[in-house]
Amino acid sequence: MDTVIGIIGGSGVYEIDGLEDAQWISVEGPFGAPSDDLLVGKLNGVKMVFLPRHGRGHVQTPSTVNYRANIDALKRAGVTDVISVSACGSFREEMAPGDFVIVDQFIDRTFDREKSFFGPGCVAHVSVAHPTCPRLSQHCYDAALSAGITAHMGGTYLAMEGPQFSTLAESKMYREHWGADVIGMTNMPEAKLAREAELCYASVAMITDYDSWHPDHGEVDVTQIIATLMGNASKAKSIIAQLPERLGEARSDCPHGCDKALEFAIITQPEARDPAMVAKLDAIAGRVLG
Ligand SMILES: CSC[C@H]1O[C@H](OP(=O)(O)O)[C@H](O)[C@@H]1O
Ligand SMILES: Nc1ncnc2[nH]cnc12
Repeated sequence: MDTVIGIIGGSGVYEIDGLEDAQWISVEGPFGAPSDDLLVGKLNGVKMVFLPRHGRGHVQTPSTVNYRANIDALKRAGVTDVISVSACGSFREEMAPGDFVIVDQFIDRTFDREKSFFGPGCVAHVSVAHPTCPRLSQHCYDAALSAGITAHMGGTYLAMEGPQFSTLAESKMYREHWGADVIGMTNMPEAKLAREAELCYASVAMITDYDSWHPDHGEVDVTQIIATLMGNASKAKSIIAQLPERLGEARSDCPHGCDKALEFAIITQPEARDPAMVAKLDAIAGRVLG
């Protein structure tokens, strides 16, 4: 199987440079419209597919991003490995603005989003105990180090609903009692949906601020975030540029089983499945639904 790298660009990352034969294509699916068209092309012989999470011009809020349509579109485009690039706040002194965190755990506090492709007529329960792919995450970490970026391997990302930033009480609770390392508004349910779609998923979180807990730093504001993002976006692009070579053109099965996540997940008996629901899952679960 060929590697197809999917990049979901977060705040500040609305395009990627240097793709050969680059073109924006529209991908339609049964879950509604994705945030934007997909930018497809090749980099060092490997197919790349880029999607700006909030759309070009940043038009979707964290709650209105159609995460299901985005993941479905990437799957339809043949993507095998998804790298999510996001801005985030930090709860740790040593994880400073400008640093990157290769996230490996999430606390999902979002409540106003569709969280599964499955539903009545076809019920599935995948494991998200380990929601990111260790192989893909390691490639991202190695790429970050070789680009001279200060990167932290592993960290817990608290996904909040937003769009407002946290209160001081929430910020302190997430940091002191819940053990979260960083905070953002978008990686959930994105990571859960990528797992349902049997895609390897890695989260590259770019720290832009100390949220509101830090006594020496004021409240978060978007101007400060954008200023830090301007530096971070070019760092993120230097990680992306290395991925084709690191992942290689020919893809071996994921040693952690991300690409087999649905193997034992569907509980609805074949005779009880709703044909309309099964049809809707053609891209996501066609491998196991036949
Ligand atoms: C621009 S500040 C808040 C905004 O930035 C992050 O977006 P993304 O995760 O797509 O980079 C954060 O989650 C909020 O949506
Ligand atoms: N402090 C913060 N909280 C939530 N999302 C963010 N994105 C960037 N900084 C953030």
